Amino acid sequence: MSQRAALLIGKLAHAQNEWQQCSQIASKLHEYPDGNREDFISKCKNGEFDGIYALYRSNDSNPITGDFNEELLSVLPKSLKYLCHNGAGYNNIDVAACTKRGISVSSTPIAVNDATADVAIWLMLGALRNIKQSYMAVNSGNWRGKFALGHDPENKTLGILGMGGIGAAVAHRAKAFGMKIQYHNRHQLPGSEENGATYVSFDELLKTSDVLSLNLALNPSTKHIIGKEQFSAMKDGVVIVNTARGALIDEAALVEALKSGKVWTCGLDVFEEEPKIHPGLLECENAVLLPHVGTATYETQRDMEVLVLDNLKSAIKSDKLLTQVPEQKKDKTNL
Ligand SMILES: O=CC(=O)O
Repeated sequence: MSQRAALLIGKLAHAQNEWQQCSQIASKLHEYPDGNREDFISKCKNGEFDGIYALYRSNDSNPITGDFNEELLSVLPKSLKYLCHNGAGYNNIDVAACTKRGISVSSTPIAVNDATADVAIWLMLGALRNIKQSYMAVNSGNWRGKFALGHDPENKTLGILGMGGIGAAVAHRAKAFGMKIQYHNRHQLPGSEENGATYVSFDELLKTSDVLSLNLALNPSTKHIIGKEQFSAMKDGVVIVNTARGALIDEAALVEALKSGKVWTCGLDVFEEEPKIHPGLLECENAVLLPHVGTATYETQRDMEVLVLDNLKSAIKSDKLLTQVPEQKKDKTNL
């Protein structure tokens, strides 16, 4: 095997053995478990990582290096050809700049679908049933507190914005609750992949959904895709669920819509400026909030780490990524 070294940025919680096995195919294994952007950049400039062909990074290691933007890409060793990312979302990687620099990028779709969809359903049911009020009341010794009735999911229309892997897993689960499913993507899916969901325009989705679930990627064109104007187009009393990325929604506009009653309630796992949460959401007595834990199960975390390492091994061995990001593939995503 030619000189093809690998670099692990951050730590692995579940797949240490699989990483060590990479030494059978990589010429050398480098590790950068902790540090900061300045230090990482200086090590790159000093040639410490010269010869690396593929690297492992993650949303969790992003605080160590900061975003993989043009600045960082310009100091990475010229030998680097593959960036194997742990995370379904990769808005902290400038994919266009990677493409220009000849670096192929992979992410972890599929592995995240079920766990994230479980959380979306949990948030939806929690929001529909006013769970926050009951939960807070009983845990503070006030039994039901200021009790209010909730809503059944049955016969409600669930609108899915972004029918990719996670959106489809949400739809599959929601059907079991008797919901009608409609969705919007930039392009309609082939009938065989719709599984009974109805394709509607973006405007129709906003106008006719009782619950709106966001399941699309964050990029410059989807930032604040839901804001003041979109909230005003929605049904009165709509429920918003977001397990994708906080910045898809203009959070200040959401708080206004909650205050006015336009949005009845919401279930959010993601926020615009994590870990900061808009005070208006914390004050909202029926907004169900989670601290970005969509994929936080042993099984899913392990599957994600293993998938990243499978990509890395495949890149080193045969110059192929298993789950390359859609922007770099010919058959681009329609989300
Ligand atoms: O948010 C989680 C992920 O991007 O995998």
